[in-house]
Amino acid sequence: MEKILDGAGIMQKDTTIASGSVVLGANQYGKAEVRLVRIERDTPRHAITDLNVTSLLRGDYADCYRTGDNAHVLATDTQKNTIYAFAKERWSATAEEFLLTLGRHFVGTVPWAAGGRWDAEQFGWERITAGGSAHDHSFVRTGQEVRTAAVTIEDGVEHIVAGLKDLVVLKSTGSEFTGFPRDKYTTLPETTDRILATSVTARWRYVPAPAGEPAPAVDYDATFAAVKALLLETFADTHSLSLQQTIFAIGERILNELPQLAEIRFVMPNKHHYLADLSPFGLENPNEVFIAGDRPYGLMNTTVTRAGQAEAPAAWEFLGGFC
Ligand SMILES: O=c1[nH]c(=O)c2[nH]c(=O)[nH]c2[nH]1
Repeated sequence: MEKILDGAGIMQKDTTIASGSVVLGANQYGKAEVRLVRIERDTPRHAITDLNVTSLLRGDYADCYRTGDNAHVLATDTQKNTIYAFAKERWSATAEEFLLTLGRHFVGTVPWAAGGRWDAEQFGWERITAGGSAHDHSFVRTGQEVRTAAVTIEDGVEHIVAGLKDLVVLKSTGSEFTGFPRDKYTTLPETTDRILATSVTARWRYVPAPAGEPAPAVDYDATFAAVKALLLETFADTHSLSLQQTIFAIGERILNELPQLAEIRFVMPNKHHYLADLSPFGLENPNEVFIAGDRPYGLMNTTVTRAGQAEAPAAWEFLGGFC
């Protein structure tokens, strides 16, 4: 259902502000991709947090779109400055908590902001080992995945969605794909031994507090580590009958082990590996030489939900790729 703004600045459903027959629908605005590196240097052993932060306000902005009146428009430049100032004044160790602080600030102090979305990518760094020990202030980027976090405040509810992307995994056997229907366009042979590879994008939503109450206190770092470990372990240990079955097994395991999560969503391409035909050269190829496919690729968008948890469409709106 479309979201429309009423005169009091509340996101309304089922009402309209029309100009002729044209209506302003869902909208948000702010500053995207504010690159922020925060060093904690209270002791000689420094810590680094490397974020790409986006701040987007939602609320009473119809006049700005319709008449050009900017009286309610907190400049995107101000939103950017607030992010940097808060990194000094109101810093939190995790992206999730820092985004909550930003969201609560904007919703609490900007009269026209009824809600919004604050999200971040987080790039990992680990200490360089030098002289046999982890260095105090020299780091090397970790390459496995990018961590993500998104806070949405809407109708008084604080939604937290954490995640990761670009986590590329492959198993060289333990994967099959058989039993699928065949029609006159089907050429794919059945296989009981293939490579299974994907680049994992996953986002998990925490069980929210009721409207008007702060999000429950959670150890976001520990949950991230647990989700990643369970994901990798289940990918490795599941004998795969399809990528879809593997994805559900991962989601089921994560929700069974982590009660603080309400649901987890995945975007996973099937990164096909085609057996190279070496017969023209008189060579056999028993699953040893593959052509790594680029495109097209299979694509699985999957939601795994804890039964009984209310859906939260606001938490997912505008998060690209998730359905
Ligand atoms: O795991 C898979 N699921 C599919 O739906 C599919 N379709 C296909 O061509 N290969 C595969 N593999």
